[in-house]
Amino acid sequence: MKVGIEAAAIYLPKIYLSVKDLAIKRNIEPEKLEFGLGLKKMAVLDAHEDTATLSANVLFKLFKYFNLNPKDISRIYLGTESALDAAKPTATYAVQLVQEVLKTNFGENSFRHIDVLDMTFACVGGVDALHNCLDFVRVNPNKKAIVISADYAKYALDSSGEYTQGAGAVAMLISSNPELISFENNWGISTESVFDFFKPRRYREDEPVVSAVNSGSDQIEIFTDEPIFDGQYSNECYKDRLRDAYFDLKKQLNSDKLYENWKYLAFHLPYAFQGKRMFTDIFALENELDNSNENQKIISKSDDYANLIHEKINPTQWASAEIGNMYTASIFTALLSALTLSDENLEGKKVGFLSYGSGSKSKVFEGTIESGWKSVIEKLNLKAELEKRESIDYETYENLHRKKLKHSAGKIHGFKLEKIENENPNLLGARYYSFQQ
Ligand SMILES: CC(=O)CC(=O)SCCNC(=O)CCNC(=O)[C@H](O)C(C)(C)COP(=O)(O)OP(=O)(O)OC[C@H]1O[C@@H](n2cnc3c(N)ncnc32)[C@H](O)[C@@H]1OP(=O)(O)O
Repeated sequence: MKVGIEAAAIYLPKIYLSVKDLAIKRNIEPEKLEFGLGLKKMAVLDAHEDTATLSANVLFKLFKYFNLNPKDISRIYLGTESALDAAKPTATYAVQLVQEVLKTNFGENSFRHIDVLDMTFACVGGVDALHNCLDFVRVNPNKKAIVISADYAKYALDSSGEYTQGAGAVAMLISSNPELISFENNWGISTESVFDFFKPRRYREDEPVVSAVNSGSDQIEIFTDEPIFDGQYSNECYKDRLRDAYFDLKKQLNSDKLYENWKYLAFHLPYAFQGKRMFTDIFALENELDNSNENQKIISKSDDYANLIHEKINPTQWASAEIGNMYTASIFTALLSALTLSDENLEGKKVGFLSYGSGSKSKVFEGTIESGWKSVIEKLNLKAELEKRESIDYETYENLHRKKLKHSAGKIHGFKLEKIENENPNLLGARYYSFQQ
């Protein structure tokens, strides 16, 4: 029996900042960001958006484009590291919002018997939700699950993470009828507790911020969505975990050069060029070359490595350059990116997935593209989703970043954050939304 992704949808914020505009403001050479890291545009979360609207919008699209019925869905798991609450899952917001809009089609409480949950492990939380739901379908082949990966990557202004920011969400229907891609049940795994990038609870009572939705009233931001991180160390951790998980999978599969079996390498992409910059290590070891840092630099400029990038990695980076870091959704967007660009017959081709979550864990696994992939890709239409967006100027971006913008910068379409309760003590912090077609 095959299990995997039957259908998928992607949702992106409707505004972006040109990375070149940001580079100029920050006195960084634009060429470094475009040709060194592969960055072109940065998706920006608008004033009316949060993780619940990203998740609800992508879930709604999945239901609409693929005519799904909530009665056929047993669980909806959300992988995110931008949760709105430490107790109430953000998935409950998303499911409730979609249920409200779909109640005319399916009746009140049509989602009542669905198991709803958030899963958090930095950027690998979406892969964890997928892993879990694949196992669930293997045990219950007649049941279906939905995995949502939704995040916004926000870093301190003028930090080395700022130009890698982004946002977006991917939703996937997991079943025993995988039209898009099926997954083998072998998982290379590597875990180690490190402090490369994390979001501890912090109190910032010295810095009141005015919320865009409760204009006029000062709020104290208690949890911040900006991580504590050490960029170069996080790259070392990424490399270490990927190497360890990759060779764990290779051992299980008893394979020769494992990556050679893969048509594409879909990495977790914190920025577009991360995969190709980090894979020199595994490439060296697979080809029995010296993997010292100096030699990896030489390998990165070799013809053999350039061919590998051209064939197996470039197509997976294209969407990331247009969006930026989507944390949990980045690895799935890498897959959608390659499939969107392809006009070959991909049925039966294998894809290698190299995921990473700070803190830290990597899961490396493989999938096989299935016969219905083209029709799923046409329905989710990534190119149209990218083209629907408008650019914003630097000042608008900075006001949004500082939470000082009291109106939406772009068009409002779908779910909209209306209010965060700040008076009723029993509901302090509760969020309320509306829907616009
Ligand atoms: C956060 C997650 O999502 C989880 C993870 O994956 S953790 C691993 C990634 N970490 C992060 O994303 C944390 C946030 N990001 C950062 O801190 C930083 O953006 C970063 C560490 C990722 C990059 O750091 P940086 O100092 O800006 O860039 P640096 O590592 O020096 O690389 C710049 C590249 O541009 C190249 N470059 C510089 N100037 C150039 C120019 N004018 N023209 C062309 N290329 C240029 C450099 O040669 C270098 O490329 P190579 O090493 O491949 O040759």
